[in-house]
Amino acid sequence: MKKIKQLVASDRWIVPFLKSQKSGLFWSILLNLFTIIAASALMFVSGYLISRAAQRPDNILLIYVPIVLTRAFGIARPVFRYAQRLVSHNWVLRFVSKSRQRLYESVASTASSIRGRLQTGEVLSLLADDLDQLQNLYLRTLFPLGAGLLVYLFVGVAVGVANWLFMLWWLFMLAIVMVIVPMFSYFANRARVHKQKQLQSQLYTDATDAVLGLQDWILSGRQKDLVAQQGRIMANLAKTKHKGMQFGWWRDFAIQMLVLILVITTLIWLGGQFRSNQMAVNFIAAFTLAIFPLVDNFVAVNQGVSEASFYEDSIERLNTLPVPDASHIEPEKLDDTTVVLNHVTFNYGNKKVIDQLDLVIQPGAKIALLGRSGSGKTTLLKLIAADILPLSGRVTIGNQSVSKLQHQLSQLVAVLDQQAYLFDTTILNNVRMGNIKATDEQVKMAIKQTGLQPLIDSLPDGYETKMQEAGTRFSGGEQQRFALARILLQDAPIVILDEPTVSLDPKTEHDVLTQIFKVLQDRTIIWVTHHLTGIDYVEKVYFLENGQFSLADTPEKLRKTSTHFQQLLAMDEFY
Ligand SMILES: Nc1ncnc2c1ncn2[C@@H]1O[C@H](COP(=O)(O)OP(=O)(O)OP(=O)(O)O)[C@@H](O)[C@H]1O
Repeated sequence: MKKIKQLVASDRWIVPFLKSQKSGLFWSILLNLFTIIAASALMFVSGYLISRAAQRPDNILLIYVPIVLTRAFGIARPVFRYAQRLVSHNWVLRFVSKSRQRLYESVASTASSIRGRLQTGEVLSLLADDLDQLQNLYLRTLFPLGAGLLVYLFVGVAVGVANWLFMLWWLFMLAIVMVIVPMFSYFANRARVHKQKQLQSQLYTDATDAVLGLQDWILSGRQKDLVAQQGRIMANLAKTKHKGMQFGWWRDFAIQMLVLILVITTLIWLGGQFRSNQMAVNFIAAFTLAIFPLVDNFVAVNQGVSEASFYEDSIERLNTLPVPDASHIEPEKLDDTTVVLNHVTFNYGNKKVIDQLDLVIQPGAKIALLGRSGSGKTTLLKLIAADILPLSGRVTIGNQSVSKLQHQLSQLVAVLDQQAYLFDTTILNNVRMGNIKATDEQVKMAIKQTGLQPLIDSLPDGYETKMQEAGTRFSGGEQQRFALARILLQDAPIVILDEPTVSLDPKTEHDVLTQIFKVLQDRTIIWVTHHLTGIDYVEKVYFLENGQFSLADTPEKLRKTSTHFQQLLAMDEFY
């Protein structure tokens, strides 16, 4: 209970929406109540009609009026139900559409850093699963619960008019059905629901991981192991779901038994009323039958409440996401694009990766970052791109902290990494991703600058050629050139190159690097590399070791003074 209170207090997804959409909620609950009343009234009039029709009527109206009422309630019930469905689904669809938009905005606002915190499968699970759960929170829990409470009050008053002692008995039985049983099933079901959610989330995460690494599973001939691994989670999930369904069956059975007790006691009480001549015999069947439609509502309330733990997890996960910034103010253009790292320290857990590091990169400078594998080069790039934040010290661009430049970082920093992603759409569309406002002519010019014109001319569909999934239609070198064309269009003054030519043969590597440094000559380039091919394009080389720069000089000087640099050059020439 404490946890639910905390959740409600800190919630940014459910409570604000409930507050802003009160009228829809009100109408949905009210129409739900009308549906239940119409269903009960239908049974009541039918019961009366059946028993009255068995007697000889003194007046035909005694039969005719109930027939008309049966028709009226028979029509009213589906009409109310239909209207309630329309209102509640409209309400819920609005919620889902707004929440999806918020979720995308939230994920997009920290697109790169979110990957550091969540796996792809988890993001999918958030998008696909958690919002669906919240949709059910309204449809299966809040709406029936609201209507259930109204029924409770309504029935209480209605029975109270006849006999207050019997009203107490009714309220007692209804309290068991609508409060005690739901509370019990909530707590009894909690651990199972939690497990089911965990398995569901694991299924998403593992399935996404498996799809991303499918080629390696196949190459290692372990397809069967993959199927078995996924199968185990699915079997476990199915078992948990089955147990949940069994639990639900027993719970519904218990509710029906309780209702049966209510029906029998009502019959006995009505029988007593009849003997003392206070009640017409025809009303015995009428009152008794009117109880049955209430069962649907009791079951719905119980089902919803016992599933409430599903929503707890979903709300908790959604609330851990960053708040998307609602303001759409165009960021100011930075005149100064000097990158400064001032006494920057960064740890992964207890492991110090960057240690009190200082670095100044002037606008238009070209630098290379070298260092053995795991020395922290990528971490340094992530700090500059604000994907991660330093433990201490400051990373600034133009004297402004990069964490505060989130909204304009894509205009300031472009990244070309080992494998740029190309989508299964035309060449023009793929390159235009760098700047969605670019004209066809600008896109074609960028492609031309990267030396791809001969390739385009050789394709029957030219710029309209589809790239196939992940750009597999083209070679590694061609793919990197297309990615470079994107960066040209993006027009960011700082370009990060994270081993962009690592998978290319030496000749292509040399050609692509020459092209990169040629077309990006007026931009700042921060280049992470293990190879020294093209090293003379940079003005300064930094060696990262133990979180600090162990060497920092021009390639020319390092050639003469650093044996380490000479060894690397020799190795490169050897390969
Ligand atoms: N998300 C993470 N969680 C924990 N440790 C990490 C994480 N990312 C990187 N590390 C660790 O931090 C250290 C630096 O990693 P980083 O990727 O920056 O090295 P690198 O110099 O770029 O390596 P490489 O040249 O192999 O790409 C490594 O020891 C790595 O294991």
